[in-house]
Amino acid sequence: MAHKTTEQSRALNRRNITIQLIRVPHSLKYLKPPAKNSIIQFQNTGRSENKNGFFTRNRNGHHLPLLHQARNLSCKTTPSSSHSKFIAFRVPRPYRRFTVSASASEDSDLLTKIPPDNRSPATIITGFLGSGKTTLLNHILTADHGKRIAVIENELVAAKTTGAEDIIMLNNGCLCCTVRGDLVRMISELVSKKKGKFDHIVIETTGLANPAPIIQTFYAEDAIFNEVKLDGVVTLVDAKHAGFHLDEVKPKGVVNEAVEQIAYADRIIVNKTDLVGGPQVASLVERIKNINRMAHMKRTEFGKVDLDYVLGIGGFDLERIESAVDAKEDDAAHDRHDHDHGHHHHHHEHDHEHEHHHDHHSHDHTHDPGVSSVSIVCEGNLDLDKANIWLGTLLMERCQDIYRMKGLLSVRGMNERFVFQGVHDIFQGSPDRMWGPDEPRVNKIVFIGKNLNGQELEKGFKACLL
Ligand SMILES: Nc1nc2c(ncn2[C@@H]2O[C@H](COP(=O)(O)OP(=O)(O)OP(=O)(O)O)[C@@H](O)[C@H]2O)c(=O)[nH]1
Repeated sequence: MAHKTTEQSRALNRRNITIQLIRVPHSLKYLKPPAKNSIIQFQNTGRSENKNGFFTRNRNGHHLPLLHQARNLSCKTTPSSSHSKFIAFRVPRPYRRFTVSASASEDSDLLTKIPPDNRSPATIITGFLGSGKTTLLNHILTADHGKRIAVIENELVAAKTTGAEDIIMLNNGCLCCTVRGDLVRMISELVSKKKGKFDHIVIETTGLANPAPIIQTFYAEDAIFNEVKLDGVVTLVDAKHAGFHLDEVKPKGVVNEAVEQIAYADRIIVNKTDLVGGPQVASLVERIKNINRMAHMKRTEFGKVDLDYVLGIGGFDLERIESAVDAKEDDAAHDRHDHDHGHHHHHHEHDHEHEHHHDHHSHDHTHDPGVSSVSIVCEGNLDLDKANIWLGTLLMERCQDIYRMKGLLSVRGMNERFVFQGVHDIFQGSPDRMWGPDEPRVNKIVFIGKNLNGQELEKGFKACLL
């Protein structure tokens, strides 16, 4: 049986918080709220080795529902322990965001505090081979912004870069797979030895890197999470050659890196526009939007962008969710606008003009046809319990396919908007600012992922509305 400490119980009783720990044996179960005003519905699969459990657990080891009424929570889904525990609680009053937990109240042992954000920001620059990553990096390093930048990059490109405070080379292969441990070690070393000597970390990946494991490193490793904050993923796209890379047919189970790099991006820089005509760029831009409608996009030559476009993005910040769910292309006419309802499902597959030399319908190869964005925009109030179950189930069943998601929700009984963001099985959510008195309570969610079924997602979501 699961335990709670006497101190915790006392603290919670004093604060009138309902708390209940329940052990759930190795089975998948939904739990009814154990007491009035409690929030509980999460379970796990009992598989300790994988990360598919769909409860969330805060960094103090307490399990939380995905949608909750406490601020300052930063949850990630974690492998279950052999004894699954659930905590249901309602926190009676809001907490300030980004405060230091040490100075917090007795509740601090229950809640996860996002570390104070004097953490060093880190930006990942990715993009296919030759797309202009180093050119952008050199632009960043030579621009007059007064920031001291530490760079982590691959050995091959290190020689090309000048002007960084520190350059650390990962020379053991592709950043995404073989050297994740190295990345952790290097960031840790950077932070422990050079803290205070740099303002921003920039990580340049190889052209063949899948950004997901790199992103996950910032959440999975406590040593990193506590010191470094992932600021954003910037993806360079080669205007001339990207089409070919996006079309490339990969063996089954092998990802198309060009598609993945676009899918995970917060900022997309369509570079080398001097080498192609306007219509070709426009068609590429459309194609990119179909993969990732959350990212902001710019067209450039030689990576020349304002620095604040690539540094200080806040792509994983909960308080900036709104701009992401309303993302639009910054420098080009855009055909998208807010809708009152409905979903938009964009497959990048075959709505563009290019020659295919393969069988679209073959299942022997992966063409990543299903990497797309789905957005749901819908007015109304959500039933908290239903929404928790829906989102939790979705994460549990589809977290491999859901690359990124962001949302802004209106929950019945909550005066604040609930915002969340996720990367595969990592989930962060928190109440945000109050809804305005006359503000329409519009829910907005964007999913980017593989094989997303827009109708199904919308149906599931709408079933949670009151
Ligand atoms: N014409 C043109 N050339 C560019 C542009 N941006 C970069 N280049 C050139 O393209 C080549 C590749 O640029 P890099 O910045 O090295 O690209 P990268 O993504 O770092 O390349 P890898 O590290 O090999 O993946 C270099 O010769 C750049 O000078 C651009 O906008 N237009």
